[in-house]
Amino acid sequence: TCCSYRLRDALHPLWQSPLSVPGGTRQSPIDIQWRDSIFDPYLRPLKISYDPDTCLHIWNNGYSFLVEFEDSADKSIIMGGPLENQYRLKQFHFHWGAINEWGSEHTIDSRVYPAELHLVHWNAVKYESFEDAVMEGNGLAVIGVFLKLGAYHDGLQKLVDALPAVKHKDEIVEFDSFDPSCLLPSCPDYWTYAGSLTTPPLTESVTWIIKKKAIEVDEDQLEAFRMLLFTSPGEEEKRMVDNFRPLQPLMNRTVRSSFQ
Ligand SMILES: Oc1ccc(S)c(O)c1
Ligand SMILES: [Zn+2]
Repeated sequence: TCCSYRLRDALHPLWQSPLSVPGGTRQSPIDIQWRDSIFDPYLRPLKISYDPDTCLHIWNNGYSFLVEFEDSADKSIIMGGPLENQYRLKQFHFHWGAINEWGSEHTIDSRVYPAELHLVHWNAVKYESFEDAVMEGNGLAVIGVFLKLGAYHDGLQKLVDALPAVKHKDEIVEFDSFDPSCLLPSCPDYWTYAGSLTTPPLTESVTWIIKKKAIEVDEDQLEAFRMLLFTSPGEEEKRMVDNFRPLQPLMNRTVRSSFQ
């Protein structure tokens, strides 16, 4: 509905800084206009290989909840697709809304989803660490997956069951043997474009790979995200909701599709 778009354009409480980085030419998220995306026959299938034993912990960083992975070796990696190198999985996290009418960061022809998953990988061929890679134009590759309201998602439930343990900012809990490929849709189709982190430092270092198909989760699973808090224990409670960044200008960019 129109009000949810106006809301998205307001200076969101989470981003006290300007909505767009001054001088930024490749900011994220963007609205992907399906008809303007260009099929690129040279885009290869994305190759994904995650090792569940690299899963370390879940923690609430005050923006979202992150599941972090051990990334000292090429155990959980992606390659192919638009990528020239192999990228290592560092963490995944989500962005979501207070209600099901909004929550995703990217939109497809202005369609908003209730939530969006980001699987964050760094270019371990060219750089020594995630911290180095996050400053480089080809440093990161993030797979974006839309969540839509529908059937219960069996793979997500292990994550949902752990959330009460990280209700407050800076809480962390061990989380082992989780394979995030269970959160990916089976359809291989994706869009890809050059963009940025959507949380500070907003660096323009991300090759975005946005999956065309959403995964389905049920209402209780989305509500579990909304019981998290931005705040630390003892502080006045602020529910962790609407942790998405408003849409950014496409500027001089083309979105390519892996499908016709
Ligand atoms: O490392 C990252 C942090 C946050 C976000 S939104 C990313 O896409 C990558
Ligand atoms: Zn993100």
